[in-house]
Amino acid sequence: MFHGYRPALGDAPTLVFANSLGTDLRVWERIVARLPDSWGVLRHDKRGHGLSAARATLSIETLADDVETLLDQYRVGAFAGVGLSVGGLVMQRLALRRPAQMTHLVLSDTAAKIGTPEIWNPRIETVLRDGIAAIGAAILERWFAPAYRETEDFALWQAMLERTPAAGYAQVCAAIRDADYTADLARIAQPTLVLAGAEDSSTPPALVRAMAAGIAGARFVEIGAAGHLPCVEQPERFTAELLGHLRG
Ligand SMILES: O=C(O)CCC(=O)CC(=O)O
Repeated sequence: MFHGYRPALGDAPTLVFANSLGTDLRVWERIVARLPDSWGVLRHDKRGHGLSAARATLSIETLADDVETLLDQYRVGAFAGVGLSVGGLVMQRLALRRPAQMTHLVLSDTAAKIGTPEIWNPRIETVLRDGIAAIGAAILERWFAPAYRETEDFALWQAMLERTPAAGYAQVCAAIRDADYTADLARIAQPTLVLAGAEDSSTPPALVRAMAAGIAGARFVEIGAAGHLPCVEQPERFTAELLGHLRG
């Protein structure tokens, strides 16, 4: 599995990131660039995305297994989990699987249950039949606020999305469709920051806020002028919230 690891220096924190559907580890580039150099960072391309090959069976649980394998491979100690959308589902699992090791949780533009079979099944069918580019424009409208779609930057993320292998994308759609962690939210005990792009129409702020309400003590913050990927559109604000959460 393709990944990147930078160990923390001394007792600086380590951040473990998990990406969204149709993105790879570069979605965190603008956040990592703003972190103190001493902080540890573990990022990866989930299965079927970026440079990571798909696997025969895939679920949110197996995606969480992959992160645990990396944590153990590098003997990572305490870490903060940062998950975006489907990556947020993965981090909700890790919060419960590694309660002592995960010190803080940051969930961006995600929920305990994302979408319904009525949304996911036609999307899977279309992508497998026609490729991602066939629905690329609709996805990108949900990802980015209108002003950002006029910038040169926009083409970079379009390329990332449309280069995602259709089979890998479809597998992750099915994994999201089959996950519902609503009943587990109350068991999350880490201090939790929940971020939502104000213009996100993939996981709208009301849905993200409802998840936050289920996690004891979670702080909900809406980020203006951002859609589904505030880490791309508003990296300064995203990083400021992240640093504030970790530094208490
Ligand atoms: O981004 C994700 O991980 C899943 C939510 C989604 O459907 C994003 C999109 O609208 O393509």
